[in-house]
Formats: sequence, C-alpha cells, structure tokens
Amino acid sequence: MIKQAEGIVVSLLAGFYDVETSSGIVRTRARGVFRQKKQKPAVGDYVKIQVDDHGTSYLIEIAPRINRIGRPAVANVSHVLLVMSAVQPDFSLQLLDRFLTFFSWKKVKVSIYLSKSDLATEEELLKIKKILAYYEQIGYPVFYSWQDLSAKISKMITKKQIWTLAGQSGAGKSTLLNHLKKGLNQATAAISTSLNRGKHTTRRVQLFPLGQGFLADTPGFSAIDLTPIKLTDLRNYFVEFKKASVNCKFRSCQHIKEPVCEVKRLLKAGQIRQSRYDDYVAIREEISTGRIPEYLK
Ligand SMILES: Nc1nc2c(ncn2[C@@H]2O[C@H](COP(=O)(O)OP(=O)(O)OP(=O)(O)O)[C@@H](O)[C@H]2O)c(=O)[nH]1
Ligand SMILES: [Zn+2]
Repeated sequence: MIKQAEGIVVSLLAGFYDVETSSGIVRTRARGVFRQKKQKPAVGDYVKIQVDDHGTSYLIEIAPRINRIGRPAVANVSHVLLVMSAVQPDFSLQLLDRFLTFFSWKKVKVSIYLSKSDLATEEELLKIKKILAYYEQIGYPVFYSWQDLSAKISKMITKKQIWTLAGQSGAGKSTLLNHLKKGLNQATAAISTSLNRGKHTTRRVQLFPLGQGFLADTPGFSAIDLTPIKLTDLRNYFVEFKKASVNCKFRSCQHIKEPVCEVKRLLKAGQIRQSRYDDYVAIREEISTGRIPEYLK
C-alpha cells in the first residue's frame, strides 16, 4: 500500500528533506524526477510525500512557490527581519532603500531591526531614529533592541508564515538569530536536537518553529541584485510612491518628468523624503544600465 501526505520542508541536510506533516516529521529523499526537471526542493516548500511498501519516503511534488530567496535558499518567505547597523558598518539609507525595493519586488514584508545602537553616540542614534520614523510611517515596523523584538516576534509570526533574516555583511544577523533562538521554547529545542543527530559536514538549512510559523535558521543574506526588475515596475516597489500615484495625472506616471505628479508634489512639500526619491532615481539608473553602483562593490 502506498501512502501519501502533505507537508512543509523544515530541514534540508545532505540530500534528506525533513517534512513536517500532520502526523509528525518525516525524513524523505527527493525523487529523481526533480533532477530531470532541474527543480530543487528548498526548505519552506509545500510538498507532497509518498511512503512506499518498504517504508521509504519520497518527496514527489512541490507546490508552486511565492518566492525563493537567499543562499542557502528558503522558499515561500513571507517576512524578512532586515538588520541595519547603526555603526560598523555605518547606517546606510541607500542600502536600506535597496533592500526594501528588493523585498517589495519579491512580495516579502519587512520589519527593520537596528543593531549596534549600543556602539553609536547619542547624536548618531537620534539622527537615525528620526530617519527610521519616516519608514515606520510608510509602513515598516522598526525595532531598536533585540529584547523588544524578542518579546514581540512570536506574536508577529502568524499562521505558517516563514521569516528569515537579511542585512549587510557584519550587520549582526547571526547575533540577532542567536538572541532569538534563546527565546525559543523547550519543545522547539528538543525537536532541533533530535534532528541534529549524527555527524554532518554539509550545512544544514532549517526552519525553527516560532510563533505560529517558522524562523529560518540560516545566516540570512546580504547580496541583492535589482537589475532584473522591470524599469516601469520599479515605482510599485516604493510603497509611499505607489500610494500617492493614484493622484498623479497619468496612470503610467513614472514620477520623473510628467506634469501633475503627486509624488513630486509630496516631495516638494517635504512629505516624501528627498533621499527616497534620489534612491528611486539611482535604482532606475542601475536597472537601465544594468550596472550595480560603484559604492556597493
Ligand atoms: N556591540 C554590538 N555588537 C554587535 C551587535 N550585533 C552584532 N555585533 C557584532 O558585530 C559583528 C558582526 O556580527 P554578525 O552577527 O556576525 O553579523 P552578520 O550580519 O551575521 O555578518 P555576516 O555573517 O558577515 O553576514 C560581531 O562581532 C558581533 O559580535 C550589537 O547589537 N552590538
Ligand atoms: Zn507621478
């Protein structure tokens, strides 16, 4: 008798996929058919599994994905904790806008976490907080301490959501992940230890149960490429521009030279940040030339 079940891939290690089903975690192998189709299951994938007569379990089908991001890849990421350092490396608005654009394009919601505020001067911190207030106002939650984030995150991760970390190299992603993992409950810790049995040299990619969903236990990612974005779509990924654009005269307004542009009006009125607009223009340039700007290399 061949039995089938559905579930989510919560761990990948040396070709084994651990799938969380309604009757527990099942260790599976991927069917050869995926290799032929050049498909690779990823952690976060919703899959169908099949147990054959000998009790061997196979992953036989991958449901369509919302996205697949990072390296190692995580599929169906709904939220990112974006780690931005106050100093070392210096807080960068350009980088922040690039990340936000990227995730908006990938249909991922973002919460911002400011790391290393303990290393910044009061003056530096005040300046950054003023800037981040703007981002909060356009819809991005901002956290200034891991304690605060740690206390709230399990309520923020709702049903089956998959969260992961992102941020510049050295920003403090691994440090934050360690803080958050400390807050995980006993049951979670037990599961991860039992799954970690045995020796392995290959990197393991894993989802930790947190809140009602999961947090990816990966180092997160720091490299992003915006050049595949369609130039005329970019305006949709600057959330406050998109909101304002319903009042632009032309539906196709790119907010550059068009007359009666609401984005330009709000910019002049000081309600849209000049740095946001400048970054929008810079990313347009980057997309149309296909070149990543010098300062990011
Ligand atoms: N003082 C202070 N140091 C921090 C904080 N967060 C991270 N660090 C330090 O900054 C350095 C880099 O932190 P990581 O957590 O390794 O950064 P990462 O983003 O994982 O870096 P990559 O692995 O290169 O992508 C480490 O030496 C951390 O101890 C913080 O909030 N305060
Ligand atoms: Zn416009």
